[in-house]
Amino acid sequence: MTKLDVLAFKEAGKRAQEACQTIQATETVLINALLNRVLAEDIIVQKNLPSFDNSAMDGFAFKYAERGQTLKIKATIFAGDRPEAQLDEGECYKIMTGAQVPSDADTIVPIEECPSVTETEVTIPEDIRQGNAFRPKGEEQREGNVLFSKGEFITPAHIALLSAQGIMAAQVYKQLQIAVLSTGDEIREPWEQASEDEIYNANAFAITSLLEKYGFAPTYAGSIPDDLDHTVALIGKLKSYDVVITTGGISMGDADFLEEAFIRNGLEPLFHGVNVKPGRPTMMGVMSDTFVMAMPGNPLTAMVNTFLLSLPILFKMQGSSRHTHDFVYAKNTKAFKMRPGRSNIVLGKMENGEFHVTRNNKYGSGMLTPIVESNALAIFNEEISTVGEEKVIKVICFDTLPLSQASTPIN
Ligand SMILES: Nc1nc2c(c(=O)[nH]1)N[C@H]1C(S)=C(S)[C@@H](COP(=O)(O)OP(=O)(O)OC[C@H]3O[C@@H](n4cnc5c(N)ncnc54)[C@H](O)[C@@H]3O)O[C@H]1N2
Ligand code: MOO
Repeated sequence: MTKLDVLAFKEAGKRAQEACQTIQATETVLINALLNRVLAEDIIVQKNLPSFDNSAMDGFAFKYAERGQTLKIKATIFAGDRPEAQLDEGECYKIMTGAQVPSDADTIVPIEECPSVTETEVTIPEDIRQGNAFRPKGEEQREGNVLFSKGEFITPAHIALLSAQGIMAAQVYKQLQIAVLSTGDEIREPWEQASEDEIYNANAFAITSLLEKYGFAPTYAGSIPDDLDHTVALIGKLKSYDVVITTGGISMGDADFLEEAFIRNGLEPLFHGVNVKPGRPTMMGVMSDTFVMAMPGNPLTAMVNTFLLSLPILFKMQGSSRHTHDFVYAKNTKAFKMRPGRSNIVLGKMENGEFHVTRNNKYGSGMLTPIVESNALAIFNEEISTVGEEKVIKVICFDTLPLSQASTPIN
């Protein structure tokens, strides 16, 4: 067994991003299932937003030139009415929020700002801005404009705008076919009975649920026993998948023959070994049309690196034009240390805009509890060994989408 030929963390991400292929297949999906999908077409504005001049307030619509006067209330306009222009000099409309403003009024005063109001008359204040509370047709979106571009990830806000346009369905990229596998004779499924000598499979469910959170639809394809021939045969059956993600069996142990099994199936490795803690044994490569991500078996490592390294690649493959992790700047609350000479991923909790390092950065890669105690991480370059109190650092929050175009989240 030879020593891993490690690649710098930044270079590993870059190499994988360059080698992966974006899915080409598309499908039309109804609006109720569009959340977290990626648009495969531009969406053009069909209907001006708003589509008619309307009032932002309950109040009175009048000609700006007549401000400061007492005006007769000519008509009352409700949302849904289709009013004609009918004002003579000295007249105004009583108007409700969202109701159409006729073409002979240009300013609206909210009812509570009028010095006097009766059933028939209203006094308009002198100090009002022209166009106050007036929402002109098309102020938000104009017919023919590009509303959303191909490659946009659909969030609830996108769904709101599509609905506001009367758009029922959109063309999106088909979901990547992702197979998730675990390895190891010691692994038992959570529905099985594990003895003291066995461990329950955490990685498969950690990874599938993590991916599902971001809109992917992975398939758990089972656990591979520590047997080369068996593994070669099983991997051979997964070539119809766009992505295969495995955990474990990738380091230097006698039972770590996953690389060999992939290579016998035609894998061209992009790298095996990343100069990062945790995540050193990570391997990625291309096997015909399948992108392979072989993550280390230690549960904390597998989960953190699937989030940090794999997610941006998957977003790119899924057609998302924004696929890099975004970061926030945060003040570190307590000094901590790390071993230099490799990139270090440090877990922490973001609270009130400050970074609180998890367990003084002292925890094992075989644990899971530190992830539950954290909601963010920070990555540090090889030369950094200490991070002082009060130091402002770049932090990636777990719950944000990798939707930046080109950020560099590494400190
Ligand atoms: N001589 C060396 N030994 C190790 C190195 C190294 O560079 N040289 N790297 C260490 C690092 S770092 C890691 S991380 C681990 C990763 O090794 P593998 O990817 O080969 O993983 P395994 O040995 O199969 O498992 C490691 C650990 O994780 C547990 N595990 C595996 N799968 C699951 C699962 N699905 N659910 C829960 N837990 C799982 C497994 O039982 C082991 O305890 O290697 C170091 N060694
Ligand atoms: O990737 Mo290992 O878990 O670095 O420690």
